[in-house]
Amino acid sequence: MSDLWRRCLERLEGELSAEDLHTWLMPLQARDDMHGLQLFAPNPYTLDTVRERYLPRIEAMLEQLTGHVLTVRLEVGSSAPRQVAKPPAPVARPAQVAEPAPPAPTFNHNLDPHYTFETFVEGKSNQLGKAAAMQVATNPGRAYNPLLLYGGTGLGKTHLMHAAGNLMREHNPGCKVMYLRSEQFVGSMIEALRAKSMDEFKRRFRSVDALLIDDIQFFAGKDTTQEEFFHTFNALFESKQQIILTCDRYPKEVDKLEPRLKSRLGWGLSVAIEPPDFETRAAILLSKAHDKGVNVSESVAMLLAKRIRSNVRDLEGALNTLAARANFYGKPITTEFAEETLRDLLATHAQAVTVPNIQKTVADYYQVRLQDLLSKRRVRSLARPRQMAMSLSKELTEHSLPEIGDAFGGRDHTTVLHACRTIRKLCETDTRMRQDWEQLIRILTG
Ligand SMILES: Nc1ncnc2c1ncn2[C@@H]1O[C@H](COP(=O)(O)OP(=O)(O)OP(=O)(O)O)[C@@H](O)[C@H]1O
Repeated sequence: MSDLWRRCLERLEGELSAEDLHTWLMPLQARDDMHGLQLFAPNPYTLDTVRERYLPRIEAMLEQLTGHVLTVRLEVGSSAPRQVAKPPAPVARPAQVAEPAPPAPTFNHNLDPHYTFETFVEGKSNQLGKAAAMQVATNPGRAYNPLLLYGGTGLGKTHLMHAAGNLMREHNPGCKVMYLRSEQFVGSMIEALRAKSMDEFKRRFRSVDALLIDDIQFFAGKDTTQEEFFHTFNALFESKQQIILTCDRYPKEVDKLEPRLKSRLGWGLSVAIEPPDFETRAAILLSKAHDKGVNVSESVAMLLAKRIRSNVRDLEGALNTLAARANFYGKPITTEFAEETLRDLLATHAQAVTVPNIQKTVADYYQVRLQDLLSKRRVRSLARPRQMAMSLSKELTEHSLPEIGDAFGGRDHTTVLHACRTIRKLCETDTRMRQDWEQLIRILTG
């Protein structure tokens, strides 16, 4: 076992439960080299879980142990050195042939090869983001600079960012693409300040062809980092090097982000990534299941897509749990098996959104009084919000049309049906209405 990994595990022992440690971290094999630490998971489920739940903690611990920001690469496999074919017997070389140049030091892109455009499922919620990322990848530094992808957690921003980086490298293998999370940028800068090596830090970040920084909301309130990033941004922008950023909300809404930085971020293209609709969620699930070699029927995918609306990461987590349990018990993944295995998880998602919660959220959103929303008054300023609330209740809860009608002051089920149809139609033709719908779904599903 790598000595560094052993020390990291010893430290983590004090923080994690024995069960978590033995289930997820002990089965990993490790190899460290000059580029960082490589961890090998025995299967894709372990890999996904480690990446989602433990990776940031592992990275922080490694930084504590070594005093450097280390790249942790995760893959399925084993740390045993690969069998290398025996080299052929040396052939006598004519004296005048020059020795081959020593290999250039490898550049650490930090890109996840699994996140590509091929593995990204397109739907209405993300098609603009995907198209923009593809444009940037095929025409770096010129199409949109910077490209900023923003939206809630687990909706595919990081995936698209890596996909753009991977495609840039596919078109131009020599292209230096550097991906890092904003915490890593901050960590590197603190380390450079400590080691008085800021010149090297500046050179490192300004010498890339494309700089990809994830979750820049993390820069908020960190003035020195913002200052440094501002200059890096300017240098890259001026020499037409591509910048791709992600943020968990529209950057202008991030408090404690300097106005001059906010203004720079708006120079290129900012695209919102919205929560996927039902059909896209089901398609993503089927695609993920296929990639992981898990046999999932359409009815199971539809069950999960219907009940888990929060984000794709939660959907994927549910799929991983199902796959692991089915594997363990040697059972096929039927809808009954899925209902039984994920009972608690599905209940949590069902509880999260209730009709009263929707009514209150919609009333607050449109700034009308809750009692007016539930009243019989038909003025337009109340009718639309009421229809919106009814339609959201149908979309986000398991209640029937009559039950929803009852919850809205004893209305008939045909009124609810009419509301759902009206809102659906309006969302197709009226941008404002569609934005309201998406924003409310975001608020309600966290
Ligand atoms: N449209 C999609 N097609 C395929 N996979 C997707 C899609 N959207 C999201 N995913 C998957 O969902 C998981 C979470 O996505 P990702 O990490 O890109 O989210 P994010 O928006 O960057 O979230 P955060 O802001 O929390 O970092 C990833 O495994 C990603 O592959």
